[in-house]
Amino acid sequence: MPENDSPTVRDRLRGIQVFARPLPGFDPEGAPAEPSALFLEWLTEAVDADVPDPHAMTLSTVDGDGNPDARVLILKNADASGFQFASHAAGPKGTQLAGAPRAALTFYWAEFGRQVRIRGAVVPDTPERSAADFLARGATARAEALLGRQSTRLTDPDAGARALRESLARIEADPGLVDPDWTLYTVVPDSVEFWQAVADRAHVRLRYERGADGWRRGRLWS
Ligand SMILES: Cc1cc2nc3c(=O)[nH]c(=O)nc-3n(C[C@H](O)[C@H](O)[C@H](O)COP(=O)(O)O)c2cc1C
Repeated sequence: MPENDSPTVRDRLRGIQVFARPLPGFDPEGAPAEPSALFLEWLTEAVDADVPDPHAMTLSTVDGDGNPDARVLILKNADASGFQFASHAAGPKGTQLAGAPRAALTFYWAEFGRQVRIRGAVVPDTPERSAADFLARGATARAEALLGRQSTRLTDPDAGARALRESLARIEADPGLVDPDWTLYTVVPDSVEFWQAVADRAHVRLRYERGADGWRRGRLWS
């Protein structure tokens, strides 16, 4: 960017203090053997502290040309077997995952200065569990999914509103209606990194990596 571009923005950004609040400590020596246990600890602390949207995470994928793509999604579940999200298999992220079934997930809980980075293979769940996730969604969310148009161009918002009303009417007439393309995906992690900000900037990082005999973990330079 040229030197004289947006100096006000640059000055304002430089003036923002980062991590200028009380932050929790993190002792990697006391970390559990399984990354899912530490993840659930950190997630629970964020939920209990009323962090806004603590289950929102960035899902990064790669398209057929090798271009990265990323968007925020809601975490549906997490345990030792993986991290789950749900979406339409026919949309961009579903198509990308069908071609390159690996992804990264990134969480950031600003109030705690904590980031978690997860990488791994992505596996679609069974049609039964995907259907159960679909049916647990609100009516409007189900109606939108049934339209199957997410991320396509909306040229006529009125026609879009009409289509949504019609889709809602279908659901009212048949409350058990399931979109067969709705898919619950599991990211099976092979690497999980925990990052804790420290006000003096000697941030603490701990990365777990899955080996043939289980999880290994080690500190990283910050
Ligand atoms: C907080 C938040 C939560 C979201 N949750 C979901 C979700 O669970 N599933 C989903 O498909 N899109 C969700 N979205 C919308 C996605 O970010 C994205 O716009 C949409 O999935 C289309 O992505 P794609 O074109 O890459 O497939 C969410 C957006 C935000 C900001």
